[in-house]
Amino acid sequence: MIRLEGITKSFGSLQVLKGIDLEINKGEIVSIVGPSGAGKTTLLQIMGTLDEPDAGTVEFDGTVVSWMKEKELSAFRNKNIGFVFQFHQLLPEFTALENVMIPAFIAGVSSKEANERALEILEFMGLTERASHKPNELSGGEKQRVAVARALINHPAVILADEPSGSLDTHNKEELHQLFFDLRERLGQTFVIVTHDDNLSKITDRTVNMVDGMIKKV
Ligand SMILES: Nc1ncnc2c1ncn2[C@@H]1O[C@H](COP(=O)(O)OP(=O)(O)OP(=O)(O)O)[C@@H](O)[C@H]1O
Repeated sequence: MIRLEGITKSFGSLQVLKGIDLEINKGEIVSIVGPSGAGKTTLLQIMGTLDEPDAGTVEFDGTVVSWMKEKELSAFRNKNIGFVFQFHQLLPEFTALENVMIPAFIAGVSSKEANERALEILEFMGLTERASHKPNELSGGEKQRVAVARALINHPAVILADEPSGSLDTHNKEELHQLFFDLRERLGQTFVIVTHDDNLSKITDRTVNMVDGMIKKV
């Protein structure tokens, strides 16, 4: 479903990615692990079309995204890729429900449908009672689950998560990890997750090991 071929990327004289070939299949939960500075976040950003490679191609279901113009690309990204970051990045002045609805608005979905979709996802996550709360009225675990709900609202082909449980305690970590598997079970959702958490990488379908800008063959 996602195919990266020959991806290289440098920042100034520092070559961060040195020729990455990687395929992600539909419904897979893949973890990306490796030491700090190995290039994991850079790779995820390129996979998510938030950054451009110096060379190589990123393909989603046969569509090469590097050929798209910026406007077309942001519409494609909004529709096809959900993002979850270490710090939830919810907008503080909006409620949980509104935060979840925002990407649907951007995609041109009617407010009625956006509202229905958001309520349904929040219900699935056991967050109905929290829908009208603002981020500062939610626990860390709840905020991350709202961030996952927001990532899901446009039924993306893939969710890319960068250290999604990095700021959570053990209990909330486990709950969030379980949620990824529940969403795969229920929706066939595909996930690519950068993580330093061995407990998570142990249970994912596949672990991509990055070392010094390359994928380590095991
Ligand atoms: N925009 C940028 N400009 C310059 N250097 C950058 C930029 N983004 C990343 N780097 C450098 O690229 C290297 C790889 O960074 P990256 O964030 O991809 O690593 P990582 O494997 O995700 O690390 P961590 O596990 O610490 O998050 C690092 O040396 C980093 O300092």
